[in-house]
Amino acid sequence: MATSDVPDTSDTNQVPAQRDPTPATTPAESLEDQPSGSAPDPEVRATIPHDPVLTYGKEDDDTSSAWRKHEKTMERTGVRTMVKRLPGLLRLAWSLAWEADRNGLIALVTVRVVAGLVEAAGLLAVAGALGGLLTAGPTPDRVRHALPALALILAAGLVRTALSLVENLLRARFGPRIDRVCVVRLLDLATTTSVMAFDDPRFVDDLEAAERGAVSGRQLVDNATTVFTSVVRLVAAAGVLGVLHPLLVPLLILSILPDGWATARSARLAYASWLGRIRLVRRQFMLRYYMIDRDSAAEIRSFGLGRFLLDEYSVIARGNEAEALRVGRGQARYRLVGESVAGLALGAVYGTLVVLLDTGVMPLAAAGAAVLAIRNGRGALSTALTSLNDAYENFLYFDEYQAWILEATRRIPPPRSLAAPVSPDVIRVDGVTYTYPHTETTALRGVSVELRRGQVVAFVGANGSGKSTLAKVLAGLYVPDSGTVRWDGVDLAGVDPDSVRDRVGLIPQAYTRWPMSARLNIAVGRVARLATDGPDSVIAAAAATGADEVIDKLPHGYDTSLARQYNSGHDLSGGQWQRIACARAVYRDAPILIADEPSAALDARAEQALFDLIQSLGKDRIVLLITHRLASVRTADRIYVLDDGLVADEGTHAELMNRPGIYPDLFTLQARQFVDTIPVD
Ligand SMILES: Nc1ncnc2c1ncn2[C@@H]1O[C@H](COP(=O)(O)OP(=O)(O)OP(=O)(O)O)[C@@H](O)[C@H]1O
Repeated sequence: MATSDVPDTSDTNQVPAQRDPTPATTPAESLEDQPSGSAPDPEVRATIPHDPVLTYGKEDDDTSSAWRKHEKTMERTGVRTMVKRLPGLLRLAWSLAWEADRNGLIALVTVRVVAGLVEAAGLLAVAGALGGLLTAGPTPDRVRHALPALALILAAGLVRTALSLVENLLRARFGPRIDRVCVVRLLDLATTTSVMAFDDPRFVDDLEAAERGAVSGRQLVDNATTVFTSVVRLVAAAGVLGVLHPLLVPLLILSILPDGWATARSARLAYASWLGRIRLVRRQFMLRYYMIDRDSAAEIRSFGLGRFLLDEYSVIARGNEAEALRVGRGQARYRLVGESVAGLALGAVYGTLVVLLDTGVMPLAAAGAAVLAIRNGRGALSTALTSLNDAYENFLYFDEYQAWILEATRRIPPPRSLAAPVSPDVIRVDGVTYTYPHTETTALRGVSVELRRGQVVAFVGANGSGKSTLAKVLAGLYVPDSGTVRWDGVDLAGVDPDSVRDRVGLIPQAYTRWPMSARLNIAVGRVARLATDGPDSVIAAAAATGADEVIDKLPHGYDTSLARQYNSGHDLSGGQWQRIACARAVYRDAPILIADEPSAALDARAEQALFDLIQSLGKDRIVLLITHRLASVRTADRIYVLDDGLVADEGTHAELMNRPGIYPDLFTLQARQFVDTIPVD
């Protein structure tokens, strides 16, 4: 499995904890905690020191390097930058929530504003009740006097409880909706943007980050709405204090600033730590993934790799533990300073209250309500600051998502009104060059080939000579850097890309083993046919490629699940899967068939049957066959020999064998392997 298949969990929400620990632990230390019964192999440790370059390879000094991504992001987390980007953050959260569920958003904002007003009313009622209770006179009279205010306090409490229930319900409805909106947008683009984008490692890397960012949208909205609620509560508390005595408002704000400072510093410390160790976190997840992956299980055991991988994992994990401790200590220091200063400030607030009471400026009842308002206000501001920090952090991830969305949108091939010829007679490729993104070597260097309907054309040549690349160019999947691809004289550069793909049936070298039913694994060739032609339409395609023999032996036939990783799923052998991949292309029933190494895993009989099928399909189609089995291309109508991105030779088998070149050399080499071993009577 390619590295890109490893789910990137580096950006998980276990943020933030630790700083890049270029681990101080030695391999020997890291083995201390190994489970008993799996004694470390001393030889492995002796020969493989913990050396990142040796293990993971040299890194380019470039932010696109898979392990280094995000390291520069810290520049974006300065307090000034945070303040500057705040309005954008709130706008983004608002528009996201608006798109996901505008009625829900309106309801949520209303509920939160009403809750703030009710809180303010409750606080004023406290002042009223205390005023009633603290007036002179007999107790029953005072209680009677305070009764309306007490009833209001009770009612405010009940309304706030009801509102918080409604708020929770609204948030439960919001979260999944925002997730859906964000993830669906990402998946839609991931499946429609140009396939060439996936050859660009930066794009793929950014996609991983964007995936993480997609689920931050929900948290971002949640944080932003919590900030909003806290601000409403804070305004309510400040309003009440302002009514009681204007001096109390600035004092309240002063008393919460130290806490705010400590929260911001702590979050920044943790975030910096997380950014610093991101490459190690990525390696850690990669190691974990391969250690539990089904595909690597046999290799890990037969090569005795388990100990090495486990040790590598432990070294990183131990570094992370040390870093978590360092961050924890730093945060405790910030908290200590913040809370000490906040304590002093709070003392000043209460001191002022005492002075106001003492001088008779404020009655005792009002002072009681002020204490309550100060407590509520402090709680609200501290929640607002924490949520603001979380919101900013989620905003950074969401920023990655937004950036990828823009990039993927930019890479969508523009729609065109001109459709490709429905069943072309000739495909002509002229002087095509193609270079993969961010690579030095040109995969195709001025290639010209011609394919005609009713013919089977073969591409042969050494590994890496450009066969698959050329096939993708003539199928319209890759847009050449220069040169033209014409179908019946129509340049594909001006044609609707969907219409081009519609005419091509592809058996790719690396096909997908869909974890779905056997039936669907064939129907994916043209899934819309299932609806028009019915579920049994796959049977003919299966029979044509021998996939029916495989499926007939499965417990539920075509309805057997081929999701081996799940309960009751069945797996197939490599050759059995290949028959299914071939059946897909037959089911597609397209006028152009491209078979790229379609028989690599097939047994001799199945291979012969497949080449016979390809020949027969070639009678009324354009068929391109790419294979290293040269015996199978002898009957091809035309053979192109590719070498290092160029067409080195072309002709029929007989023509090519009659002149010196790569083809006769390769053919003779292969043929000799058989001839020498055939017993001679
Ligand atoms: N996704 C990619 N990104 C970058 N370079 C690539 C990519 N795919 C192929 N190449 C490079 O392009 C060149 C041509 O590759 P291509 O796959 O077309 O060769 P091929 O003739 O089909 O090889 P094989 O017989 O091994 O399948 C090679 O040098 C290869 O390294």
